[in-house]
Amino acid sequence: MTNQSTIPVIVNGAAGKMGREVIKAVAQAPDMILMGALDTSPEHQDKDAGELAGLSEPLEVPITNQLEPMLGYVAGERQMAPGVMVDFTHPDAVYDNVRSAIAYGIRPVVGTTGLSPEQIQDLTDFAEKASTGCLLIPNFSIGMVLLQQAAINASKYFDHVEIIELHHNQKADAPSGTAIQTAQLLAELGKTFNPPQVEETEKLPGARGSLADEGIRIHSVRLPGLIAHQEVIFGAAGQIYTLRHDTSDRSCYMPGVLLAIRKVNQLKSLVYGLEKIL
Ligand SMILES: NC(=O)C1=CN([C@@H]2O[C@H](COP(=O)(O)OP(=O)(O)OC[C@H]3O[C@@H](n4cnc5c(N)ncnc54)[C@H](OP(=O)(O)O)[C@@H]3O)[C@@H](O)[C@H]2O)C=CC1
Ligand SMILES: O=C(O)C1=N[C@H](C(=O)O)C[C@H](O)C1
Repeated sequence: MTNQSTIPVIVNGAAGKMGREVIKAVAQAPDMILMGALDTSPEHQDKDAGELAGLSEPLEVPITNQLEPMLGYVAGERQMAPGVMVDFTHPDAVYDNVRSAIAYGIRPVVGTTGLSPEQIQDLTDFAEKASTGCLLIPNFSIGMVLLQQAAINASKYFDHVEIIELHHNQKADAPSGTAIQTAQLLAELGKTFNPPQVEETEKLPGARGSLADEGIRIHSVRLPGLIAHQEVIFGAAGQIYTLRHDTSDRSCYMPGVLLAIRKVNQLKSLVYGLEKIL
């Protein structure tokens, strides 16, 4: 049974690791209905999104690669709440996907990482002009928000910090969106970290990681067997303070994804980060 408060959801990247989890979560949410499942992978076209996600019953929603017709179809739905597109695709695709969704009045909830600062600014301006809510969330897990809050607190007292992020080796972008956001959150405190102690020489390029905002270094590890992990390591004379978050199952992101789907319809502009909607 659908009504004016039912949220029609499109999942973009529906055949991927995250897309399948989102399909399961949306199918079980009483206030949502899966109306579209998009994916460009040729081997998954026309397959039932529910069966692909491992549900026991089909959802009667076939996977398609036709983004614009799907956006038009959901935008034309008048008996329900405004439509939401959840995007877990690829860094090369997400910018165009989000622009298209906003152009159709469909609210994007974006988990895909790898957008450049210029692309984020452009999407911010576009959403503002269209007066359309959009959520860019580099990490949907509550544990990561708590880690970041602890890191912000610690960085008031420590001047030296480095970030190590560790992910599965299918990940396209480095450093992770979460590590970049974590560095940004620390940099917003207005201090420069890691004042140089000696003149350093990198004997192999990249040995000291990438230099993010305000002197913070990020190191990226990619290995099979990992899912998603991050350490923020603070150092001072005689002590090390380490914060670590480990993902053991992608279901950890689903409460955040469902919250974002519910919240995005209340917004009129782009909001970046799960902590802003908790
Ligand atoms: N914000 C968060 O909390 C999280 C974010 N992520 C991010 O989400 C993104 C996806 O991750 P993950 O699910 O692991 O990746 P996967 O590679 O498992 O899934 C991505 C899927 O999207 C498909 N795809 C690629 N391009 C397009 C396109 N233009 N339109 C529609 N579908 C497309 C891929 O097809 P094909 O394989 O054929 O290319 C694939 O099926 C990454 O950027 C990752 O960093 C991941 C976990 C948590
Ligand atoms: O690719 C992933 O897996 C993840 N990507 C996001 C990121 O780049 O931060 C979030 C999480 O780390 C998992």
